[in-house]
Amino acid sequence: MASALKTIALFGATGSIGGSTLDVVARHPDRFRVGALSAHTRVDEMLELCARFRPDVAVIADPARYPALRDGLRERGLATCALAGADALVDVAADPAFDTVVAALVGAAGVPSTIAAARAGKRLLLANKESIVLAGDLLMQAAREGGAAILPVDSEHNAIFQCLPADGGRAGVRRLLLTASGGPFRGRSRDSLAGVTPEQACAHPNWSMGPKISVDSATLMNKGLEVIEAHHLFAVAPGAIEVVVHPQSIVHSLVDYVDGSVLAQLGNPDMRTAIACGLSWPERIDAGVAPLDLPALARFDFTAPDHAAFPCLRLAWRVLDAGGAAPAVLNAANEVAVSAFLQRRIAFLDIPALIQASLDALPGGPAGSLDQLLAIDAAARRVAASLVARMETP
Ligand SMILES: NC(=O)C1=CN([C@@H]2O[C@H](COP(=O)(O)OP(=O)(O)OC[C@H]3O[C@@H](n4cnc5c(N)ncnc54)[C@H](OP(=O)(O)O)[C@@H]3O)[C@@H](O)[C@H]2O)C=CC1
Ligand SMILES: CC(=O)[C@@H](O)[C@H](O)COP(=O)(O)O
Ligand SMILES: [Mn+2]
Repeated sequence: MASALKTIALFGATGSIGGSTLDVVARHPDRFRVGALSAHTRVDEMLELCARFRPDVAVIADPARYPALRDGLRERGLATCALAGADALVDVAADPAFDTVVAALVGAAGVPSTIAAARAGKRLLLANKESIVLAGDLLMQAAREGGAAILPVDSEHNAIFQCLPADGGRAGVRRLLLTASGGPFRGRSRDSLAGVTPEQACAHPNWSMGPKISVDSATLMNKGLEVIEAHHLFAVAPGAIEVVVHPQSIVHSLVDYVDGSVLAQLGNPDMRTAIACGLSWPERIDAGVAPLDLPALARFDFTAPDHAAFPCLRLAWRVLDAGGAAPAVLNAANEVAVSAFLQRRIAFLDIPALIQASLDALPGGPAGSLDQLLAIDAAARRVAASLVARMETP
């Protein structure tokens, strides 16, 4: 017998994780109902999703696009209520009408709604890794106090979640091993990366993802963000988290135990597995993902990361050692740098240089409240923007 119907608020519905979530949800109408959807700019796609899933609420984060959403819903004869702006995301995240929140929007814009969902005690499927990098301690505290269950959607963290002791403790855990594909530039020297284009950086070998995380994978900053994410999610010391390059992206991550046992979660590189796990845990549901064909895969490779070519990865431990708001500075500088690279204003190798220069200029400071963190986020964006202006070629 299926569990009680879950009503889902999905933030970032027009994105890559949003699409995969709706694919899983649509397979199980007896288990899930779409209660709310959000997008930032893509009103036409949002209207199509509203026509298909009939949510109670649709939020467009960019307030300038509210009239187009409201009028489009009306023209289609849909009863969905249109809302706009960042505050509406927070209201929906906290609304008891929605028991499950999928945080699948990109960037620090996800912080307030993610924390609101945690405070409100929701089942919180966390894809938006920037929010836990920026405000990890506050987010975990909000989840504890609010009674929320955070289900990691990031594939590595979902794998570790599945491999850790079932009682929620850490008895016998020696290390977490995060796998990294190495991205589209795996094996390349640092110098050979000087002229790579956004198109090349976004051409991930195994995963189909949005542009920001694709560039993060290419610089290995994605893995650095994931080290910080793992530290907060699983309460494991930074020194007990390691990264290993695994180009096939089949072993999604591993947990090393003191007796020498290493538990891994494997699967095809398809985010519907992690999303289905997060939606239904501790039950298992069909995600539409093909069974793993091990003989066809033939081999798995593992190598150490190349820190000289990809210096972003080491910055994760640097900011965790620094503590306080240093991870927020790292995240903000990275968001500004990736956006400038995608706009062809700076070169690929400027991304790590810009992040390091931002960290040198703004070491961090206290991270006691969300207001403090958001102020540091804003200050770091100003520093990074001025560095972009200095670096960009006319
Ligand atoms: N894609 C993947 O496989 C994985 C993604 N993640 C993480 O999940 C998150 C989403 O990634 P992905 O789906 O690839 O990203 P996409 O770029 O594909 O989608 C981003 C979504 O966020 C919305 N959005 C963008 N900016 C804002 C904003 N300022 N306020 C509100 N909403 C906004 C977009 O709206 P619109 O399109 O309307 O502009 C879109 O719906 C990221 O944090 C990423 O790191 C983690 C693991 C794997
Ligand atoms: C699917 C997912 O979780 C991504 O974060 C993925 O891990 C990116 O691949 P990289 O290992 O190349 O960063
Ligand atoms: Mn990942």
